[in-house]
Amino acid sequence: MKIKVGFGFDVHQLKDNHPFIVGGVKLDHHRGAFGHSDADVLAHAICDALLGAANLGDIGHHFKNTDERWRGISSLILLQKCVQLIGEKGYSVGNIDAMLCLEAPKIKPYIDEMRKNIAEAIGGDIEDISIKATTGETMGYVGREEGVVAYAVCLIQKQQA
Ligand SMILES: Nc1ccn([C@@H]2O[C@H](COP(=O)(O)O)[C@@H](O)[C@H]2O)c(=O)n1
Ligand SMILES: C[C@@]1(CO)OP(=O)(O)OP(=O)(O)OC[C@H]1O
Repeated sequence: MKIKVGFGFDVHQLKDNHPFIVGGVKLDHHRGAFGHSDADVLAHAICDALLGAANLGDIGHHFKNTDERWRGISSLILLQKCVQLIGEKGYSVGNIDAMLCLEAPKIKPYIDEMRKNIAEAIGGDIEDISIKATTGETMGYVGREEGVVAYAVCLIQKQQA
C-alpha cells in the first residue's frame, strides 16, 4: 500500500448579508463568505489537501476563478471532481482532518451535517472525516470577522503496482 499525506489552506472574505456555506451547510449568520464559487472555505481546503497529496497542483489550477462554469457552483461538486482526479492516479481517500477558524457563528451544531456532506462528496465513511473549529479570540482578520479560514490534512492511498 502506498500512502501519501496532503495539506490544504483556504481563506475567504466575509461580507454582510451574504450566504455563508461551510461544508455544504448554509450557516444562519448575518455575514457570509465571498468568492467566485459558493466560497465554501472548508471544501476548498480539503480539495487542496487531496490535490496536494497526489501532486496535482491546487484548486485554482483545476477550477479557475475566471471560468463561468464554476461561478456560484457548490464546492461539494468541485470536491467530487478532485476525488475523480486523484482516482485517475489510482488513489482513494483515507481520512481527512480539518480545522475551521471563524469567530461566529458557533459551528458545533452544524459539524455532523458538514461531515456527512463531505463524506458523501468523497464517497467515504463519515468516521474518516473530522472537522474542528476555533475562534480568533477577537484578534486579527478572523477575530474581527473579516475573514474565515480553513486548514485540512488528508491521507490518500493506493495498492502498490
Ligand atoms: N466558530 C466556532 C469556534 C469555536 N467553536 C467551538 O468552541 C470551542 C472554543 O473555541 P476557542 O476559540 O475558544 O478555542 C472550540 O473548541 C470549538 O469546539 C465553535 O463551535 N465554532
Ligand atoms: C473555487 C474557485 C473557482 O470557482 O473560486 P473561489 O470560490 O473564489 O475560491 P478560491 O478559494 O479562491 O479557489 C479557487 C477558485 O478558482
